[in-house]
Formats: sequence, C-alpha cells, structure tokens
Amino acid sequence: MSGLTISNLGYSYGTKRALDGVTFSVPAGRFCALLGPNGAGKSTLFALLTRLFTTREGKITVAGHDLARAPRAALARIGVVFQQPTLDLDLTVQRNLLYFAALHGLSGREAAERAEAALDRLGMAERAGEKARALNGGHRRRMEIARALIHRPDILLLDEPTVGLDAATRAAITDHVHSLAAEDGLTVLWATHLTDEVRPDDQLVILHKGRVLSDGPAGTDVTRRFLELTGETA
Ligand SMILES: Nc1ncnc2c1ncn2[C@@H]1O[C@H](COP(=O)(O)OP(=O)(O)OP(=O)(O)O)[C@@H](O)[C@H]1O
Repeated sequence: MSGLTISNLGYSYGTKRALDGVTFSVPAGRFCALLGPNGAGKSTLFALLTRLFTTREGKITVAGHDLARAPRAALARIGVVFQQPTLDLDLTVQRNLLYFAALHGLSGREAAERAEAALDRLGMAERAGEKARALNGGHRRRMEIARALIHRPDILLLDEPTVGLDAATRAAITDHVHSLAAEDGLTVLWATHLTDEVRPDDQLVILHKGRVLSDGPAGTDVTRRFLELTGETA
C-alpha cells in the first residue's frame, strides 16, 4: 500500500484539544483535499505527518511504513510544501533544487539530472541560473513543488499552498498538482480552506475543530455541504 493511512490520531496543546480521533486513508494515486476553516487542525496534522510533532495517540502509516516505528523509511516517501515559502531567495533556481537533492543523499550527476528534468517539466529550464528572488509568486511555488518531488516520493503533502497568490495563479497551481496525481500516480494531501480548490473527483475530508466530519468523493456543491456540516463558510 503506497498511500497514506491515519488512524485515531489525537493531539493537544496543553488543555487545548487540536485533533481528536482523526481517521482517514488516502489511496495511492488519489488527490485528497483536506478542507477546514482556520483553526480546524490542518497545520497540526501536517506537523504530525512530518514528525515536527509526535503523539502517542493514534497511528500514521506512509507507503506501508509506520511513521513512529520506522520514521526514516516513512519520511523518505514524503514530499512536503509548507504554508510559508522556504526557497532560499539568494540562491539560483538550480542551486535551490540541488541543495534539496543533497539533503536527500543525491549528488553529482543524478542530482543535476533530476534538477534539470524538474525545470524542464515546469518550462523553466532557461531560468536555472537566475536567483529565486527574480521569480514571481507562482513560479516560486512551482519550484517548491518540484523541489518537494526531487527524491521521488510517493506522497506529496501541501499545507495551503496557494496562500498569497492571485486567483489565476492559484487555479494554475491547483491544476498542476491535480495533474501530478492523475498522470504520475502521486498520492496528494492538499490542505485548504477554499472550496473552489476542490474538484468533483477528489476525495474530500472535512476537518472541523479537530474532528473529521466527512470523508468521501467531493462531488459538486462542496460549499453548501461544508456550510451544512460546520455552520461556517469556507
Ligand atoms: N501552540 C499552540 N498552543 C495552543 N493552541 C494552539 C497552538 N497551535 C495551534 N493551536 C490551536 O489548535 C487548533 C488547531 O490549530 P491549527 O493551526 O492546526 O489549525 P489550522 O487548521 O492549520 O488553522 P490555520 O489555517 O489558521 O493554521 C486551533 O484551535 C489553534 O488555536
């Protein structure tokens, strides 16, 4: 099983319960939208999935590896795009990719080939030598996505990856990541509070106040369903 399984996950900040009995699975090659308003617990869940935080409550399995028992094997199968941009703006586009490749133990020709392939795919090959600072917001985000995939993970986690982008760029990035699931078989967990980023064919998990309220095909009319379940607009 190369997907993601989350069972009965719980986490508290002191007395504040942030996640409670969170259970859902994302099958291999599926795009799963994790929809929740601010404070639903999405960032806490991502912190647990990437082992920034640990918990004794529940279990996470990544591509068949138990994250608590085999963290190195599990984390090697994950690529992450965090909410806050993390490119080094003073390094070139290519160096940003090579640096990340090195963190994953790739170097020399293999790393250079993967960086080149990633830039080709984004249509950015001619910008390899430019500083990341020269890129617009959309290109920076695409670079971060390419960088998260440089070690060829099975699962891509994105925490509100379109924050701060204009509507057209947001739509293009959302399309791009949907195509990574549909065409490349990548398993995607996409956290968002925006219903227009969810497609009818997606798996939709609605998280609210630390609990999963619904899990299934998104279908149409996500906004109405979200309002009915949570009493909030997204
Ligand atoms: N360090 C902390 N100490 C106490 N409570 C916290 C802390 N971090 C988060 N929380 C609370 O835990 C709950 C879940 O927060 P979390 O940041 O995971 O939600 P989120 O869905 O990612 O929201 P956002 O989009 O605003 O980041 C919220 O009620 C939040 O106020």
